[in-house]
Amino acid sequence: MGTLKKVIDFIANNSHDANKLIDIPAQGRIISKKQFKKVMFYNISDGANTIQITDNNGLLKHKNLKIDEVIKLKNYTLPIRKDGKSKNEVYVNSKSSLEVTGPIDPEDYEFQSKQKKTLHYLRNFPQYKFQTAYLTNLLKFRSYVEMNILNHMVDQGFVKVAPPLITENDCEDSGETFSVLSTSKKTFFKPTKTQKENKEGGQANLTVSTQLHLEIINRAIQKVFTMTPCFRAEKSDTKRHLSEFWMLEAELSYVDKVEELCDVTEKMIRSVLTGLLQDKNGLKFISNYEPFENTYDHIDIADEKITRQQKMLQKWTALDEADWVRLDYSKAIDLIQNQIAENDGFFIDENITWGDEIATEHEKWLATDYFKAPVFILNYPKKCKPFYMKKFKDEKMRDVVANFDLLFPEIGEIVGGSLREDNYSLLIGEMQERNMNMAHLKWYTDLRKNGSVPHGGFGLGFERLIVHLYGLNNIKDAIPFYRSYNNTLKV
Ligand SMILES: NC(=O)C[C@H](N)C(=O)O
Repeated sequence: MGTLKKVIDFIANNSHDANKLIDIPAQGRIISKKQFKKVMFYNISDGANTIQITDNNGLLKHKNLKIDEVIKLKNYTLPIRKDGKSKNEVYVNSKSSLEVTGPIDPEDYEFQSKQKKTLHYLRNFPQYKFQTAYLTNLLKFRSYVEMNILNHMVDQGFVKVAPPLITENDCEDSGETFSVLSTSKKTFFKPTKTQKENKEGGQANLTVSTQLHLEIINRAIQKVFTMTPCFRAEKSDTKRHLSEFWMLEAELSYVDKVEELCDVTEKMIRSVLTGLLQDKNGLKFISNYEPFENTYDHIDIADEKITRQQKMLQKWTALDEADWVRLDYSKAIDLIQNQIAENDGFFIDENITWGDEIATEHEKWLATDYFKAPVFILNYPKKCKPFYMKKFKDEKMRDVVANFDLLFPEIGEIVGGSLREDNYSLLIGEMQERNMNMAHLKWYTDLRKNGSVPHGGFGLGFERLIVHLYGLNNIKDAIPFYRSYNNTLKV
């Protein structure tokens, strides 16, 4: 497994004799080559380690080795260093054998021909795109953040559980589900009693949120969470939407204030920032080379006084040092309305009144420009939010819910959460008002009928967090293989 580690260990642990042929095979992908008049350098990587192959005598020239080919070199020598320090470098000599174990067909392989690969270009080559350091670093960064956040939740006493991805419900009741059929096109699951009565098959969906199932388990385990893919058939091809995304969802019982959920959420995201700032391990995955979205987006990095690592460090520090704001929905509407009154033409959408959704441009303005910090917006009007949120009357006797949306600078909403309606008749009343299919969710309303527990939870859109922390421009890059509306499934 991984030949280059063996070569590197050998270099580090052995005294070097310039003539000794080393027969430990060095196999890896050519990630760069440099040609000078008399000498050629090839850097090869096995995905974990990199070594340099130096050819002082033009011995490999006739092989016409190409970037991205996989080669295996044997019987090389090691350079003698006067300073006694070893470098991960091997020398080719006349007795070396070189095999191209993974050749490239130049007729078929467009990928390496481009010098400057834009992100847009890379997305068109999902089968090869991880051969760029930027995208592999991004994958490692994502993995680092994921592990930190999962560990934090476990440290806080949450139990990670595995809710189903195939489900009958549409948690958000927005009709944006993907349905699951067997390839024979027949429904696969046996219809439930109500499905039979309604002459329906055993329809199933891919989950839009695992929340409702977490609520079952949460009656028995006080703090539960999960992180799973969720699927939404929302017709939005934007820089912040995916049809398949990962969501970290948590549910806590015996909670009766939405602020407690905000506390848990804030602590969770802050723990990631603390990790990033303290151990600096995440920083090593920030590439200083940053490909652009499109060539016409080109910003000359040389003009910028700071490196990308410094830039990200500043961003994380600012987030960490900021006081995260908590603001009532009504106050947020007042602020947006004031901004509209004072700056004609500032927003595209200039009509917003109490009761409306807060548009993404308004969310971004609040967090990025007005507060310059993450903002929790609390207590939205009932009609903006799903059926399961706990209702109450505000001071003007309007119907609101005990919920929050956490808005982050630049991206807008990244977390949504609420207390859940735990009163049976209020929940039923709400579902009736919305003309929901009650029979399908009997199991859910049963939880309120028999031994109801006050509880609440939240869901974090993981890719949105990555977009923000890595400084990405488009959520399509925050997941290895994106699925989004109106895009082809290339791989
Ligand atoms: N678990 C959650 O609270 C997330 C919520 N169901 C949503 O999809 O926004």
